[in-house]
Formats: sequence, C-alpha cells, structure tokens
Amino acid sequence: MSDAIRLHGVTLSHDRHPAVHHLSGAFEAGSLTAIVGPNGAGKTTLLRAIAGLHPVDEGRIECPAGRIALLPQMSALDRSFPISCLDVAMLGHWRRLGAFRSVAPAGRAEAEAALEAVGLAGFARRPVGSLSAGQFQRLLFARLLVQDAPVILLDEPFNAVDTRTAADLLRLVREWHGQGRTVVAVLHDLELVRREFPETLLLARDPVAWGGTEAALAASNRLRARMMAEGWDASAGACGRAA
Ligand SMILES: Nc1ncnc2c1ncn2[C@@H]1O[C@H](COP(=O)(O)OP(=O)(O)OP(=O)(O)O)[C@@H](O)[C@H]1O
Repeated sequence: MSDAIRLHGVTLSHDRHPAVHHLSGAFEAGSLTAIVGPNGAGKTTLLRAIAGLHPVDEGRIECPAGRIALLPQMSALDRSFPISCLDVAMLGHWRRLGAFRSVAPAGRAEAEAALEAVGLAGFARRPVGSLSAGQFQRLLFARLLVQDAPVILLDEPFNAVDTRTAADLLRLVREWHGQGRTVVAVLHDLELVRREFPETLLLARDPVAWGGTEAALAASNRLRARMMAEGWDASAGACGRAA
C-alpha cells in the first residue's frame, strides 16, 4: 500500500461546529509537509482525523491504516501517570504487538536504543513525571522511533523546547524524510517551515494554499488566512456547500 494520505472533500467538526471545511489534496508518499495557520484553524483536528482519532463528517480520508504514528501536542498529555521512560518508549511497540503481548528482549533493546538516540541514555527507569518539557518531548520522539511507522504526524513538535532540543529533534525529522517516510508537522514558526519543509498546507478552516512552501506562504495567502480567521463565527453551524 502507498504511504500517501489523500483527502477527498473532507469536513470535520466539533459539536456540529465545523473545524475543517471541504479539504481536498494529498500528502504524497515520502513528502515532508508543514501545516500552518492561525489558532483555531483546524490543524490539530485534521491530524487527529488522519490518525483515525476524530470522525470525518463529510468526504473521505485515504491513508495507510495502522501505519501512522501521531505525536500529540505536549500540552494535551497527562504526565502524572506513574510510568517509566522505558515503558513509554516501549508503548511504541503496541500497535504491532497488541495490548496483551509482552515485549520481547529485542523490543526492549530497541526502546533502549531509541532513548539513547534522543539523548536520554540513562533515563530508562526515570518516572515520566520527573522530566522537563524538553526531555519529555525527546521521550515522545523515542516512542515514535520505536513505532517505526512509514507515516508520521507531528503536532507542534518543537513547542516549549529549547533550541538545542529543537535542533536534535529536527535532525530526526530530517532523517525520517531521508528514509522516505511521509512526514506532516503542524508548526507556527514560518522561518523554520521555509527553511526545512518543502511543502506547506496553509489552513484557515478552509484550505488557503497547498503546495510548494514559498508559494503557499506568499504574503497574499497569509493575509487571506488572517482575514478568514478574523471573520470566524465560533457558533456557526455546518455550511450546506457540497464538497
Ligand atoms: N474538544 C473540542 N470540543 C469543542 N471544540 C473544539 C475541541 N477541540 C477543538 N475545538 C474547536 O475546533 C476548532 C479547531 O481547533 P484545532 O485545535 O483543530 O485548531 P488548531 O489550528 O490546531 O489551533 P491551535 O493553533 O490553537 O493549536 C477551534 O475553534 C476549537 O475551539
């Protein structure tokens, strides 16, 4: 199966209020794409829908089922759960093993290697609650390494981390792209997007632009996105426009 993600007239909503409207296009296999847009533009909702965690109201998402790894926004995660760093990294095996099969020694070694790869060697037994924000984000990247998925979705992966951590994590993103994985990241730093991401989807609930980053981020598109965001009515219902 191809590792592309294809969207056909996709509309997504929360409590019947649309968050993403009539979105069509593709994240091609092996592409590296940024999703950018104002707050509330539907970026997180879109990633969650692609990962199968949010229902699709209208239209259709074609993607390689069971082959997608999602890094959620750090702020959405509860870190008070009493679990060690090694256990979190090993959670990356669950999709392949199922919840009730134990991880073989090789799987444990993979998780330990992933911790080392993200700069957390020696952290295996540390409870996650004791990690700094940057260390926790490194740990979530270790879990992604263990998941070894051909499609990787990242929701604001460099938020609340220092420049060194961001640089280390960005190196992993580049490696995934170099390995031919399909990588999609929600980002707010447009300079970073211009420097590192060849493709961009500019979203303001409706798609504003999708394609090569330089053209997608043209001033006219950014202005349009901002004006669309200013015009949002938080209580608007679903529109009747056909997909
Ligand atoms: N659980 C929820 N219940 C109700 N409405 C929600 C929920 N999650 C998101 N929304 C609404 O859906 C819209 C899109 O939210 P979403 O989080 O997808 O936007 P975003 O582009 O990721 O925003 P940000 O850049 O602020 O993270 C917003 O109006 C938001 O208030």
